Amino acid sequence: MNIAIIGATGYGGAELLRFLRNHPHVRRCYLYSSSQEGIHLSESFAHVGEIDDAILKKIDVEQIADECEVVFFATPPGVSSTLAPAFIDQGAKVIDLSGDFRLKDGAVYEAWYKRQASSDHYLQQAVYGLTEWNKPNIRKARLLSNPGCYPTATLLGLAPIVKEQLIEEDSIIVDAKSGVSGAGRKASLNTHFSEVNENVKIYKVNSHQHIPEIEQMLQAWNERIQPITFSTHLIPMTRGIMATIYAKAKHPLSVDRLVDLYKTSYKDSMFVRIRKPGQFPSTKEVYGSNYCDIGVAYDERTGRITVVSVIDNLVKGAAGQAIQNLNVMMGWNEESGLTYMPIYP
Ligand SMILES: NC(=O)C1=CN([C@@H]2O[C@H](COP(=O)(O)OP(=O)(O)OC[C@H]3O[C@@H](n4cnc5c(N)ncnc54)[C@H](OP(=O)(O)O)[C@@H]3O)[C@@H](O)[C@H]2O)C=CC1
Ligand SMILES: CC(=O)N[C@@H](CCC(=O)OP(=O)(O)O)C(=O)O
Repeated sequence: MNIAIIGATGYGGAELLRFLRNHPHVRRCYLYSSSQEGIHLSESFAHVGEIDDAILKKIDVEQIADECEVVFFATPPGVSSTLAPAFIDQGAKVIDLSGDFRLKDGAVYEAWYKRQASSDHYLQQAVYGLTEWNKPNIRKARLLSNPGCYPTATLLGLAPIVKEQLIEEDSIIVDAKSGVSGAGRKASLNTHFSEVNENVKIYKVNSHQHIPEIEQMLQAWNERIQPITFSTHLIPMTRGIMATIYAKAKHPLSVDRLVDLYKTSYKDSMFVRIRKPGQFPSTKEVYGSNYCDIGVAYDERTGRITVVSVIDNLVKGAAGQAIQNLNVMMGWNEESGLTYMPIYP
């Protein structure tokens, strides 16, 4: 099959290309740019110079829909909401890495993203691609909305205890940290070297656009879940997210019982790995791979559960999960093209 990548000159687009070039069912990746048409991708990423079919093409909806069965968007918010409907209407499948189709209520999108939402018609048909928990719908999707990086780590970490109704519904606190590639390739004041190096910064306090995305899914699993407290920090590394999650247990528990629950919940999920009692994952253990690694603890003194969930923001948090979703949508082996071991150290 032929694939289109719109936004190929960005970090998410480059990761899509890295995996899709080695995907057994992908014949060719066509690459598109809104600002560099006719130029070889090596002008953006010199390390891909040996790929001779990597000339960036102009975004022409008719031509792309003719040539490609699936169109990936790795573009900033506001792009896919404008362009994706035309692809859907022409029969192509769309996988969107941006936040444009994640929130079902357009008014909520406008409040948190401060920009115009897509039309309700497309918001309602978009399928949320948290692969491990939505496969029946993903199989039928024509417009697949890939989850945000923080929501992926947070929701995979919370799913078992929320679904099993083990926690007080108003007690969820998420303390999350991200590497700088999460902010994309474009230079900005907040992400240049001397702002980030040897520094830890909290940002978007109580106003992060991923808060409604996380709450939407948690409330779909358990309608009694109350608004969460969710904080994001920028830390001096390139890739990786760690979400440290706290919630109060409704009844006394043990760490063994929690580990059993998580292992059972993810027994058929090849990309989610659960640590033994007393062990916790670190971001290097998933670097460059599509894994989400999770460790859990229970504090008998406070009655609180701690869940530590790590991913590579560009892989399981973006391009990797998008390809996992492609595999499910096409009925292929879920691991196709994604069997990279983490790079450690
Ligand atoms: N970085 C991450 O860890 C994650 C990112 N995401 C989301 O994925 C999307 C891509 O992120 P990322 O790759 O990091 O971003 P980058 O800033 O690295 O790349 C975005 C690319 O989009 C293209 N673009 C910009 N404006 C337009 C436009 N008007 N029309 C078409 N293309 C445009 C640009 O390429 P050109 O100028 O060549 O067109 C650019 O290279 C974003 O929505 C982001 O929020 C989601 C999860 C994780
Ligand atoms: C480190 C960093 O800045 N991360 C970005 C993640 C952005 C992102 O992925 O945005 P959408 O998922 O909403 O498209 C942020 O916190 O906004």
